[in-house]
Amino acid sequence: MPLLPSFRLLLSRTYFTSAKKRPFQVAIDGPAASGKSTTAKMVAQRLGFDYIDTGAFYRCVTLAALSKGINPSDPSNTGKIASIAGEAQISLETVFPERTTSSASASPPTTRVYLDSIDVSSEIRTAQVSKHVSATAAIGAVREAVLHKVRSIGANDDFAEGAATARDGLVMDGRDIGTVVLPNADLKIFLVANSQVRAERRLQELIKNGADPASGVLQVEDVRKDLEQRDELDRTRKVSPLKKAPDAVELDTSGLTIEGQVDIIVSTVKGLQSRQ
Ligand SMILES: Nc1ncnc2c1ncn2[C@@H]1O[C@H](COP(=O)(O)OP(=O)(O)O)[C@@H](O)[C@H]1O
Ligand SMILES: Nc1ccn([C@@H]2O[C@H](COP(=O)(O)OP(=O)(O)O)[C@@H](O)[C@H]2O)c(=O)n1
Repeated sequence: MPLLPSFRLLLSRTYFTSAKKRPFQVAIDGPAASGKSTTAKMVAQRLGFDYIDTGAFYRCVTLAALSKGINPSDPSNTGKIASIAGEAQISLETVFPERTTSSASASPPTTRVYLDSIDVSSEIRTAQVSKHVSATAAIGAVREAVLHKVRSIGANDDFAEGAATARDGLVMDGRDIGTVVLPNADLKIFLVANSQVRAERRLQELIKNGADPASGVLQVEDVRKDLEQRDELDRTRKVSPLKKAPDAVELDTSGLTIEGQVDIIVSTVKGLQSRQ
């Protein structure tokens, strides 16, 4: 897959190398269902990097609140949700079934998500959690708690020394990775796709994961509205809103295959690494 002009421009820039070599960081941000986590995991697999899904943290806090009968969308519950975020023990485990350097598809990596040692990988993807997660993520104290947790598992500029991350690099996806979490990332990607395409892809994913399309609830229009509402909340919140970092490169996946978008990012990382 030939590189898009914006990626060629990125590779043509001159980079000044710092004396200290830390693992390579790739930040992937973008709106809901633009392909971030699928792409990030496969890029990590191809490059032997670690992967951290930051959305899973906000989803876990939302699930923990809902399971206690606390509605994250009710502003009077802000303090309670912040306490839940502080106390929640969240961990991620990504299994890379077959580390490969070729673009031929291996089985995709899978991420298991644990909340207080319980596997909640499916529960955090329900429509109920999706409906309230943006309200949870708009609370400043929740964002601080999540930032603290992701930093403690290796997402910081010093993570070469003594941190959990042992691989050659890190791919992290979310909404504020390039702007707040990894502001010095070596490569920042802002992944987009038009909302109809995103809704169709997310609908297929929900059906594949067991949602019943005949139930009448799951119409592509409803999924599209849900994604657009969440994007609007994420873009307009005061703390760490969803936005493209000035030094991020936009990649539109609407007309790409998954392999195609992964190839573009992997080639770009390799190009940048060869200049370091
Ligand atoms: N280029 C693509 N073509 C077809 N499906 C895609 C493409 N990119 C991503 N997908 C699918 O779209 C859905 C949403 O992608 P996902 O990675 O979960 O997005 P995000 O992490 O941004 O919410 C997934 O089912 C994924 O497999
Ligand atoms: N870095 C991040 C990651 C997610 N989030 C929030 O968490 C929600 C769920 O993120 P996600 O990545 O799991 O969502 P999808 O794009 O997969 O649907 C987003 O809609 C944001 O409200 C955030 O605010 N900051």
